[in-house]
Amino acid sequence: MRFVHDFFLKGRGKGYTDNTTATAVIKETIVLRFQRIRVTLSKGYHRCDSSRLNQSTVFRCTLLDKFPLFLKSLSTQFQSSCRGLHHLISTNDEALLASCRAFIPSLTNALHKGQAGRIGVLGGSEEYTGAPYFAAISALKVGADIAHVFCAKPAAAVIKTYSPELIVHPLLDTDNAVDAIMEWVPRMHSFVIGPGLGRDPKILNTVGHLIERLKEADRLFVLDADALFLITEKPELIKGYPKVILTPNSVEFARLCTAVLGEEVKPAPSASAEKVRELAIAFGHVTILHKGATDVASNGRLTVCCAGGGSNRRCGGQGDLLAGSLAVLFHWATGFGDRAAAAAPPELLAVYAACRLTRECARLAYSQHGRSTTTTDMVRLIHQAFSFLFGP
Ligand SMILES: NC(=O)C1=CN([C@@H]2O[C@H](COP(=O)(O)OP(=O)(O)OC[C@H]3O[C@@H](n4cnc5c(N)ncnc54)[C@H](OP(=O)(O)O)[C@@H]3O)[C@@H](O)[C@H]2O)[C@@H](O)CC1
Ligand SMILES: Nc1ncnc2c1ncn2[C@@H]1O[C@H](COP(=O)(O)OP(=O)(O)OP(=O)(O)O)[C@@H](O)[C@H]1O
Repeated sequence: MRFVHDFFLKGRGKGYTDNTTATAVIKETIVLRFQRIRVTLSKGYHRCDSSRLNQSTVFRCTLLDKFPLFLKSLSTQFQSSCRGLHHLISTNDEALLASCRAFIPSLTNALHKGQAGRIGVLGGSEEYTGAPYFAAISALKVGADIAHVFCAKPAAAVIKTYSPELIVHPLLDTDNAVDAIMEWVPRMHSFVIGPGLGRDPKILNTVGHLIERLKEADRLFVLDADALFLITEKPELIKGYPKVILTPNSVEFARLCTAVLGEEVKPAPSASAEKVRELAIAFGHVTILHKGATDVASNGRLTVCCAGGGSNRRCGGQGDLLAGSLAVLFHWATGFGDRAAAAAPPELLAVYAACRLTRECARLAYSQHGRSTTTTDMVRLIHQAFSFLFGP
């Protein structure tokens, strides 16, 4: 099977003062290093529409075949040998979508209950019961078989009344919460931690211990909302862990930048791709998704932008829908499909698929409900959006 990958390479700094020289230098470097890869560099771009990339020259390239090999080779050594050429930004929606479709498991009668995904949501407090519900129900609607919610006691009965599909454990505020929740962990494929968690120090302390234990158990997890508040206090909890994805909104992203980069970053609807990448590197190549008008995700080596669909309605809960969907897609992207042929590593493909899905739900819901759109309307449209993007 042959893939054509369009992507953007960003060159910056000395030696790249004009496009012709820069193009020649980049082309020569890549071709010398990767002789078996055919690279065609087309004309230089000063701007990329989907994100703020205008700080330096961006080149549009087309790479035929062997893209994963190329990606793998983007080591520090390669980057330094290319001097300013160090930032790979993929914007080829078709290649990314094709790779996402490839990891979605087919529904056959060979599967037994649970194999398509057992997802755990850690969140839910007396104040916030909607957020964990949106995350868990979205995981089921995307295609997980089982969703468990581990919440504080006052939230449990409320969440159960929203849906009989959810398995709800009133454990988070108990004294033996860590051990009691860890008993369920071997059965789970991935977790979302944070929606509706609140900021009670005792609960955040429990969640900190759980994160440590989930890492020991080598689990996949997504950190959102109040779990990101915990990470601003204790960034070392997840530094260098490859199986976590952070999904900050612009305010949460700014807080993380202050905590980890020591920089004040003004919250903005569209992130600087460079800043997302910088933060991902500072976390030890952890994957970070900055949600916004354009969703921008990076693991420090590759940055992916998602700008299609969406709506101008900013009702609460859309991030919860995204986080719940992402937990399932993360499990699928790491467990199914042919990784060698994929256009990006599994964590970035999962993020891209979750962003596309959320934005398509928002677009569809807004076209039907306009200003009245709520996250419940979006959840109802997950199937339609999913089928449109990824097939049945
Ligand atoms: N139905 C439910 O149960 C739901 C529960 N939820 C749960 O609520 C909990 C707290 O989450 P949170 O995001 O409201 O709190 P936090 O980060 O302190 O923000 C505080 C202030 O920051 C600002 N601000 C926020 N976002 C911004 C943006 N993108 N761009 C710009 N500004 C932005 C804004 O400031 P303001 O506009 O008021 O000046 C906001 O008031 C958490 O557990 C979450 O999961 C939600 O999931 C929704 C559905
Ligand atoms: N300014 C914007 N313009 C268009 N779409 C946006 C904008 N901001 C966010 N979105 C969309 O909403 C999704 C969720 O982002 P949002 O910033 O609402 O998350 P959140 O604040 O964590 O959500 P929640 O209300 O669940 O806590 C994004 O992935 C994106 O699709």
